[in-house]
Amino acid sequence: MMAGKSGGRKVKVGDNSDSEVFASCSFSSLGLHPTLCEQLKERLGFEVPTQVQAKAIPVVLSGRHVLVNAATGTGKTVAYLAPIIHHLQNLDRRIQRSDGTFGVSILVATPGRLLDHLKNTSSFLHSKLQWVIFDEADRILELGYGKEIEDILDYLGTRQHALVGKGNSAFSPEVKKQNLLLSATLNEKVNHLAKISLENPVMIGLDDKILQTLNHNHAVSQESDMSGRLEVSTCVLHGTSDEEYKLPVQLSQRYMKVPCGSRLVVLLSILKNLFEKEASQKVVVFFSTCDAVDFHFSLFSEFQWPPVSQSEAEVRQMFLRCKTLRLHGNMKHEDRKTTFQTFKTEKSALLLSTDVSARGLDFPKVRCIIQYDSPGEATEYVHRVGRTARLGEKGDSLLFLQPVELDYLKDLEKHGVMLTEYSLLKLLGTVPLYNLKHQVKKFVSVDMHPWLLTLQRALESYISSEPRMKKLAQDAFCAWVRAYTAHRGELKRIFMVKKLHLGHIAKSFALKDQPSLVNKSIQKQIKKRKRDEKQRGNSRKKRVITKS
Ligand SMILES: Nc1ncnc2c1ncn2[C@@H]1O[C@H](COP(=O)(O)OP(=O)(O)OP(=O)(O)O)[C@@H](O)[C@H]1O
Repeated sequence: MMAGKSGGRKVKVGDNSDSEVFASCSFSSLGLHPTLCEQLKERLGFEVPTQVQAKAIPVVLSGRHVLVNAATGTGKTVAYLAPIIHHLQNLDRRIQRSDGTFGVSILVATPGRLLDHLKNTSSFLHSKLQWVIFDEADRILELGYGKEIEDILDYLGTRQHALVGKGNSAFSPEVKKQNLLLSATLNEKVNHLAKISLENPVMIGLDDKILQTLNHNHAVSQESDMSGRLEVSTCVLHGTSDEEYKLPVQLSQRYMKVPCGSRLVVLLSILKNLFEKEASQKVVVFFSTCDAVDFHFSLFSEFQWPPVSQSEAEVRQMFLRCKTLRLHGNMKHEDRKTTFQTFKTEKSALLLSTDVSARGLDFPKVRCIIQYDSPGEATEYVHRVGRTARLGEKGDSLLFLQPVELDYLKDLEKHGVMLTEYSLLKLLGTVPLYNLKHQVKKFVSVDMHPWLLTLQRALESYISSEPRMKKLAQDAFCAWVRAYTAHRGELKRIFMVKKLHLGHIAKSFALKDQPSLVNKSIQKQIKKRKRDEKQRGNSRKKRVITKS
């Protein structure tokens, strides 16, 4: 749950964006042990706490249950980890094996694995467990771990109704337990988890709007103190259906309306333009499937320009002249680690990734996030864009939408996420790359733009001449269609594969022809078999009737 967090970076304190993120106090004024403050400064380069740390650390130190709702990249990890390390350092007696989890001071676990150990590992002693932290709480619940979480709370004796005696026998009432819940997004499921796991929590980071709603809907006693913390009883959490998504204020969010068949050429043009305008920068592009990442990675790493050299003097070069990396769940652990480290330390690179990078991963200085394939749930959108504009830095995000998908913007708006349009024609009008300006003025349709047509033709002939690339493109095409049909609930209405032209999708993988969809052919086979069986059945019936 805390995987992928990096060490900090030296940050200059004092300019405008910093004042949004950093507090004006010191770590030691929050009550942390001087040695720990020194370590934060010397080892991690943390000079002062962030706002969320300044608010959360004293409350976590006090032992109260806490719900933290703060934007991505605001330092939530240290907000809970520093006070816990402070307490662990202050333990005055040497920890014995028999103390159980204090042998393992901090255990990082996924819900399924933890529950398995709680049920089956007799040597896993947890009666002295003091803190339970749900980082990325919304994600845990979205992944369908709600039942496991409830069981875990029961086993650990930290579920609210369990505290009055229903808990597991391992529960030791003399150990005061503290539960902490952190999330960049707040929704019904998180509210439910808060209700069952937090006792009279201190809520940090809920903005005025949601607190007003809470107050309006529920007559509850509320207490506000000098540091802006508010105490709200858990019944309030249960009552709200508002979803509160926290996004960094300095993040610029735009979308681009791109016709399906032009998606690939537009993406390549944007990337080329970005890296030629500013050679040193980091960009992440999100795709919906591992196959799509593999295909685009190979293409971007190998495709050259001009496609054919007209003269000996004309040297072909890589179309994209930036370091390109890929990251997805089907890669070997070692390869993923290498990519992670490389992208973290490089000053300039392009990372192509699935949602494996969308949460929790902390890459410094990412300038731009491009969501080439739409994210699905609005929470996923928030976490993807949260990989940029971290810790008060500037960041841009661009969401690709096909004209038939524009209703997705309304879905985002429902969660208070507003995007402005970035006009594709305007972009194409300003790109200085292609020596086609005189022709461009005559064209108004994106599909007929001479640069896009030229690039599309070049890509298609490259793919058709390279069997390995063609196979990657076909696999990516099939996986893309499968992923598109997997959208759930409301989103199914927006992302309907029926509304799309499969030939145009093929074009977006630089395929001249639409590959046959395995599923489709299987479905056809099934239909045919049923038809045949029905016909056979009918003719048997007929025979029986004739005989009788
Ligand atoms: N006080 C601080 N001073 C300087 N850097 C800090 C400080 N606190 C945290 N950081 C750094 O800020 C970055 C973001 O922190 P962190 O990953 O904890 O944010 P987060 O709110 O948990 O983000 P997400 O919700 O995306 O997981 C990390 O690189 C971290 O090392």
